[in-house]
Order: sequence, then C-alpha cells, then structure tokens
Amino acid sequence: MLRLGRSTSRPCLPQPRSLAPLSRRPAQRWARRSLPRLGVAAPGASDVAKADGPSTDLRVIADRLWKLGLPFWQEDTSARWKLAGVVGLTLATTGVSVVFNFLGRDFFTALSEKNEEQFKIQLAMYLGAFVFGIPVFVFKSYYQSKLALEWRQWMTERMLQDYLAHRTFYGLQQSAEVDNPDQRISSDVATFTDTAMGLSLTLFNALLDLISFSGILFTIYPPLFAALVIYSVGGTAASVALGKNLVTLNFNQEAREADFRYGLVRVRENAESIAFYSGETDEKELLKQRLQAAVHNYLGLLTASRNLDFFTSFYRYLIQLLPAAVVAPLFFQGKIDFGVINQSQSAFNHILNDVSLVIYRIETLAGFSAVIDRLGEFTEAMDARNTAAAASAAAAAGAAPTAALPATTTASTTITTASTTATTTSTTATTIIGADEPRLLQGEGLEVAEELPGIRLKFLGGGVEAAEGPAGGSGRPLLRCRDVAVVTPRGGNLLLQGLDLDVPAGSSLLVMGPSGAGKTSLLRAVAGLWGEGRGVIELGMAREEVMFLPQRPYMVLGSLRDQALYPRRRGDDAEPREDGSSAASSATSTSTSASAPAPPSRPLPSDEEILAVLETVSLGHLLGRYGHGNSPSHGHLYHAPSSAASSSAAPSATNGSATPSTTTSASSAPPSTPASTPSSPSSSLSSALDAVADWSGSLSLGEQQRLGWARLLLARPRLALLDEATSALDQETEAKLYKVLQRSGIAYVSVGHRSTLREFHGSLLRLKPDGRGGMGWEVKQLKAAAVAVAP
Ligand SMILES: Nc1ncnc2c1ncn2[C@@H]1O[C@H](COP(=O)(O)OP(=O)(O)OP(=O)(O)O)[C@@H](O)[C@H]1O
Repeated sequence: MLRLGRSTSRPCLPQPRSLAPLSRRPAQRWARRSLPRLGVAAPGASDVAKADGPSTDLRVIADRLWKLGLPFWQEDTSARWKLAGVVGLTLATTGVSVVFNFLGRDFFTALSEKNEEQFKIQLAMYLGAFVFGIPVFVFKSYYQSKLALEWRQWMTERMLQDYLAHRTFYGLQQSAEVDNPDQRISSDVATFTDTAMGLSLTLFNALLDLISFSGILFTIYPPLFAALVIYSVGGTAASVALGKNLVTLNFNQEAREADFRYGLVRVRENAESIAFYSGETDEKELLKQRLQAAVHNYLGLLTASRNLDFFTSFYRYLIQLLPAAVVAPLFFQGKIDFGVINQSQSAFNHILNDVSLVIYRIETLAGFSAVIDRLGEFTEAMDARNTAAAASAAAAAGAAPTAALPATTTASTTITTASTTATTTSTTATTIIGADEPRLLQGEGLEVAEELPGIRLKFLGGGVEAAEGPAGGSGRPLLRCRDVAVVTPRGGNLLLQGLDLDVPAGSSLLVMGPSGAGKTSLLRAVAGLWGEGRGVIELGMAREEVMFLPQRPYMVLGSLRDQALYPRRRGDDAEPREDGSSAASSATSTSTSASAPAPPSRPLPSDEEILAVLETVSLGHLLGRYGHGNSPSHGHLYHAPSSAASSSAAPSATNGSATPSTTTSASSAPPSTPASTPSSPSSSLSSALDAVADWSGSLSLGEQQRLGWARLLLARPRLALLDEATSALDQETEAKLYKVLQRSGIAYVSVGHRSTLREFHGSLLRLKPDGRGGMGWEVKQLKAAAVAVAP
C-alpha cells in the first residue's frame, strides 16, 4: 500500500557522530575570542554543547526543543488558534472512537438478543456515525499537516533571515562551525515541524485513548481470516489506483526540495562572492521563491492525501464492522454466541496501540533528537554571530563621527588622482614596513591572533569627497588604511602589517605581488569580510557603494537581466528608471554613514540601458543566443519592466547625460539595437533579457568576467574592488574595459599580475617579501592615468 504523509517517507536518521566534533570546537573558540572583544558575553559552557557527537543529555535536548519550538506559537496568534482547532479535532477523534465503541456494543447486543429490528436501527446509527465521524479523522489529519507546513515555512524563513543577516553565511563557512547548513535549513526543519506536531498530538491522543478504553477491555475474538484477506487485497488494489497521482506529486516534491536545497548549497559555495556583492537580499528572494514552489506542490500532495484518506479511513474502520456483519446470519440461526466481543476487540486494539507507542516510534524519536540537536546547534551559532555583529554595528555607529581619522596624516602614503598628476607632492617615497613588528608564526595561530584587537572598519558615508573633486581637498579620501595588519581567520597567519594608505575619490590603485602574498585578503579586509588583525580602514561611503568584482564572478540563478542587475542594493527601486538618469548620480548626492539611512531610492536601469552596457562589454551576442530561451514563472529576481516604461526610457538611454553608455568613448558607444537580436520592439528585448540558462556552466570565464563588468557599469558604485577581474580577457578587451571604467568616474582598486595594468592606474601597492620571511609593502606613483571626476 502507498504510504501517505511526509513524515513516513522522509529519512530522519541520526547524523554520523564524526561530523559534530569538527563543528563545535570552532564555534566555541570563535565565541570566546570575538564576543568579549565586542562587549558581548560569550556563551558559557552550558550555552554551547560540550559533548562531541549528538547530545544525549535529555536536559540539553529538552532545552533546545523548547527554544526551537516555542517562538512560532508565541509570535503567531492565528497559529495558536489553529493549534487549538487541531487539538479540538484530536479530542473529537477520541470522542468519535468512544462513540463507535459503544455503538458497536449495542449493535452486537442487538445481535445477541436476536432483535432484528434493533439490529437494523443500530446498523443505521453505525453508518450514520461513520458519515459524521470519519470526516473528523480526515480533517484532523489534514489540518495537522497543514499547520505543520505553516510552522515549517515560518521557521525556515526565520532561519533564512538569520543566515543571511550580517554575512553570517560567510562567517559560518569560513569558520566551519556547523556542517551542511543548507540541509539543516531545508530538510531538518521540515522533519522537525512534522515530527514535533505529529508526535505531540499522537502522545496527547494516546493518553486520552488509554484513559477512555482501559476500562472496557475484553478478550480478543479471532477474525474471519478469509474475509480479511479478500478485504485487504481488494482495499490495497483500490488504494493503489486511487493514490496513483501521489507518485507524481511525491516525485515533484523531492525535486522541488532538491531545488531549494541546491539554492542554499550555492549560497554556501559562493559565500565569499555573495558577501562581497552584498547580495543577501537577492539570495533571500530566490530561496523564498523555491520554498514557495515546494510549499505549493506540497499543498497539492496534502489535498490528494486527504482525498485518499477518506477511502483508507473507511477501509480501516469498516473492518471493525465487517466480521460481525458477515457472521450475523449465523448468529440469527443460533449457531454462534457473540456477546460484546467486538467491543472488547476494538478496545484491546486501542490500548495495544497506545501502550506500544514508544516501541513503534523508537526510530522516529531517535531521528527527532538528532534533528533537535542539529537545529539547536545551528541556531545557537547564528545567534552568537548576529548578536556580535549587531553589537559591533551599534558600537561603530556610536563611535564613527568622533573616531574618524584626521583628514591629513603626514606619515601616511597618499595616492594622487590622475587629474592632479605627479605634481602633487604629498606622496611619500617608497616605504617598506613590517620588519620590526612581532610576527605571528604559522601554527601558533589563534592564541597569538587573540592579542590583536581586530581591524576597525568604518563606513563614513559618501558624497562629500566626490563633490570636492578628485584631489581630495581637505575632505577624507574614499579609502584610508591606518596601521592595518591582516590575519587569516583560520590559522591566524599574519599576511600584511603596518599598511598606511589613502585612495582619493576618482583615483585608482593597482595591488601587485606574488601569489599568496595577501592581495585578495587585503580586499577582503576592505570589504569587511575579514576582521582579524589590527588597524583602521575607513571608507568615505556607505557599504552599498563599494562593489567587488572577483576573478570568477558569481552567476546568480536567474535570467540574463538578473545577471546584469545583480546584486540588488539597498535603495534600489523595483521599477526601471524612465528618464534615463543615472542611479549613481542620485546616490552620490547624499551623505551616508554606517548608521545613516539607506541611500535614496534608485530606479533600476531600463532594458535599453542594460542592452547598451552589454554591448559595451561585447556581450550583445548573448541576447541572440539566449533570446528564445525559457522563462519560467519563478526564479527571476528582476521582472521585465512594463513596455511603457521601457519605451519611454529608450530615448533617454541614448541621449541621457549619465547613462553607462555615455561614459564610454565615442567609438565604443553601442548601437541602439544589437545586430543579433530580432528587430526589436522593447518586448523582444525584454523577453531576450528574461532568458534563463545555466550561466556559470555555459558562459566562458572571459564572458563571465565581462558580465561582471556590465554589473559594475550598471551599478556605478563609488569604489570598485577588482580582483584579477580581467585575467581571462585578451589585452585589447582589458584595455577597452579599463578605459570605460576611467571615464565612468568610479574609483577602483585592482589586484592583478599583468604589467599592462600599470597603464590604467595612478599608483601601485606592491607586496613583496621583506627578506625576513614575512611580507612588506611599498607604494609607487605610476604614470598619471586619465580618470574622470566622480559625478
Ligand atoms: N579562509 C582562509 N583561511 C586561512 N587562510 C586563508 C584563507 N583564505 C586565504 N588564505 C591564505 O591566505 C594567503 C593569502 O591569500 P590571498 O588569496 O590573499 O592571496 P593572493 O595574494 O590574492 O594570491 P593570488 O595572487 O594567488 O590570488 C594564502 O596563503 C592563502 O592560502
């Protein structure tokens, strides 16, 4: 027979013991190390589980069960009412069972008294009780599962919120505190809510049942074997036929669950890129869409199960009546003496089921404990990180205005902008620092690293410096480093120390050095992903105004439009701009800080602007290649603008003063329509941009890098951090892209190995061995590069 219900088919085996020891120690270390520094009490021994492997301490499990299970019922009033309804239905099922039992007794009493008229009345009452009683069982089961599903959705969304807040996903991956967060969020939560709901109601029901039936136990009457065989074979065949569509629904459910899980796995695998992009909002949206698809299919599954449940319930309860109905003629002939044997049989079955509950459910209970353990550990790790991050943000917000470094510091190395050229005299001579500082040795790691106070990263808001011009004037530079030391989070190795650096608005810096010297790690520290070390990094802008371009860009799951507009940034509008005005132009006119309100609302670029930028980075051919592709109803981050919006945007996209296309040289200005796309009303362009493909699998690395540049030109941040972002491109294309970037007015810091990159940068930060086994640094003024003034 088909098994119904998710809880019966979902594996809920305890996790291997070997996984947990690895996961707990870093969590404790991290909490001990980081929380006191941030002024947050570190969890004590009782707060973080001490034992290796799944916890067998009942008190810990009960504590975690309480903490995991309670919030939904505390926060959702309607859920409490629904639970009361399900408990009421549960009580009603017990009441119905008792009614059936007594009806059965009277039914058989009528038989034993050979009272044919009374027998017919009892039979009619019995059938009437079925009609009213069985829906109680079916609806109890249906609403119980539906409520568990709502609980799961709520709990999963809450976990997504915590997982994607404060870059917790990145921190957890870096520290390897917990294994498989995706599995915990997708599978374990579903198992938890299903099992918690099912077990608690089953236990409640069993208790009532036991009380109700223990007084009416009678001896067992042997069933009519032949009738039972015929009955069960016929019933199985009928339920298989009725439940055929459940196979498809279950199959689809697995696929939807796997889609959802895969989305989460991608967040884990691409944690660093997403964190650099600050793409948390986009990830949350995509994951919610996939969750919604799973929920929708599961609702269909529930409905089909409910319908089949009508049959199976009749089947299950009719067997109670069948033996008596079959032997009734014999009884009327006086050949058999029945009494109340049916009642005792029924009561016996009830009691047997009740007292055997733990034996029947031992595997479920074991799996449930493991799930509680895994989820408890996961939420504790996330809570610790989010609490620390919130405390850190609050501290930074309070300190930012007064703790800002002075505008000029004589000891620092100032990088001149191109427009001020080499005549600016504030650049110091080549400096190599680092030999006389205490050095952290590999292997001594965490203990020594704990002595360093950590890097203080400050976002001081944007706009002022840009308005003052590229020379920086008396304003703060876009990027300022003071005595910065960068330490790896795992292993605690010192990569770089004593770095003093200023990057003014509209300037550019090239970072070079041997592989593994710490170039990318410096960008990680600037983006706030790594906080281990020492010193102060100030950014004269909001966090959202910094954009990172990795060597291998992260390809978001979605359409070509999604690729071009990723990541959604705080302040982005859902609607494309209609006047062709630059998103950046409005963003730079407002000063923000770490605690400042979000940048003003920025309309999304129109389709024509996206097309223009794709042409600029030589990717116009993608529209032709993928333009006829699929466009599923879910999985899009950005939806096509209305045709009115698109068409009204078209003229301004070609003659506006601040669109990405106008920042390119005249020779690279894009045509209004790509040659490879259909002659194009905006709807064709729109559907071409809606094309969905496996972008990371189908685009070459060079194409992916150019798509990354398209994102940069569309987003127009204040500062771009480019980590070997042209490594897969030919030199001609590399030169073209850097020229476009120079004209855009975006300040940039590049990491690269090619000497040809020098031409496009105003200054060079070279990391080089200091001759004592460590890494020193030097800054050189390069030939002035033509960089436009930031708008
Ligand atoms: N998450 C991490 N935990 C510990 N060590 C790390 C981590 N990430 C990188 N490292 C180490 O830090 C050092 C510097 O890495 P980084 O990526 O900054 O080098 P790089 O100069 O950018 O190298 P390349 O030119 O090869 O890209 C390397 O030795 C690397 O193995």
